[in-house]
Amino acid sequence: MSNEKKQWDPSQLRKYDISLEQIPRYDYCDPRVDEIMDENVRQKPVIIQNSNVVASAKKWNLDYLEKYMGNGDYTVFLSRNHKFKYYDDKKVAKINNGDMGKNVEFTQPTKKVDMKLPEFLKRLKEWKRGDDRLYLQQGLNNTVGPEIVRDFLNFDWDFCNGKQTKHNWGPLTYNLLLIAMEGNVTPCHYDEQQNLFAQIYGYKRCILFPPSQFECLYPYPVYHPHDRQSMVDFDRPDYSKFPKFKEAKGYEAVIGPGDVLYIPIYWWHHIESLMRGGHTITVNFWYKDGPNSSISYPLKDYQKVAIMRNIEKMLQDVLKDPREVGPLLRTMVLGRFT
Ligand SMILES: O=C(O)C(=O)C[C@H](CCCc1ccccc1)C(=O)O
Ligand SMILES: [Zn+2]
Repeated sequence: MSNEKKQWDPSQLRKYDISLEQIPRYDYCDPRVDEIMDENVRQKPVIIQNSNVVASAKKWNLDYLEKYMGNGDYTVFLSRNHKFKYYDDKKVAKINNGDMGKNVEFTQPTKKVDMKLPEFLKRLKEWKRGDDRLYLQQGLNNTVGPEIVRDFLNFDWDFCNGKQTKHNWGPLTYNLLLIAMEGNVTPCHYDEQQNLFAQIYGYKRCILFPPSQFECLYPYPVYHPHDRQSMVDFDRPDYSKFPKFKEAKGYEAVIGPGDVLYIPIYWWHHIESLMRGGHTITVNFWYKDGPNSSISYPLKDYQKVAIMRNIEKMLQDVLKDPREVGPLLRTMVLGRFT
């Protein structure tokens, strides 16, 4: 792409020691989009260009949102650094009321607060080095003003419903509105939902890994509040604790306004708003996975992840103390299944 049209510069990307391949980009009407998304064939990520999925939100700049988002409270995360590592409140509660025994502590890496939009935008504008970073992550619901509801209803739902039907997804569960500061990072994790990730304003760099790389990304134990997140700190990987991270092979893309990134269910993803790129606005579309028509063999990699999760949950429930799960699994496996 010639330079004058380039909207971002590689210096705005954080440096990681990971081997990365580009995620393909196709026009929304290109048949290769559905070929790539097709679960029975490949179910790989793809960037869908020039769709009108969120065209009605092109006008969502901060002034417009301040004017029309209504007076509701929005969920905003505060972080002392650039990372916004998700944690499950319910699992924090279980630890705090001793369900896992006394020797498990958890310190929350970010603070979750309710904030009116004008305050969020004010703090965004007045932010200076040393201040907490902010990240607004709010499900789009009926607390938003009528103009925003209208824009939401004017999303290209035929396109989204078409993908849902064609690829046998389950119901739409959530549309998350994401307003990030430049440089914010959502560390590597996977979700148990299909995801159409629609970029509205600003540029985000996305690094994805297939579910088959479970061994390279070392997810937290299922009982942990950081369940589904990678334990590897991409900024400073501890190769003695996580040696296989060296072998991770990822896919990356920088997406901008009008791009929709398909993040297949169980695919790992790390998302960053480009440094020095201003704030970013995204709306995602999370869909449950479809009913498994029939289990077909060989099992898909993501199905094996689901099986491992179920085994961990069962062992955790019956053993209670998380320190016993590892040793029991080791006893069961070492020397017996070579
Ligand atoms: O759309 C996705 O799946 C993303 O990960 C987008 C990510 C923010 C999501 C935060 C989050 C992670 C896990 C559970 C609930 C909320 C970003 O864009 O920074
Ligand atoms: Zn996610």
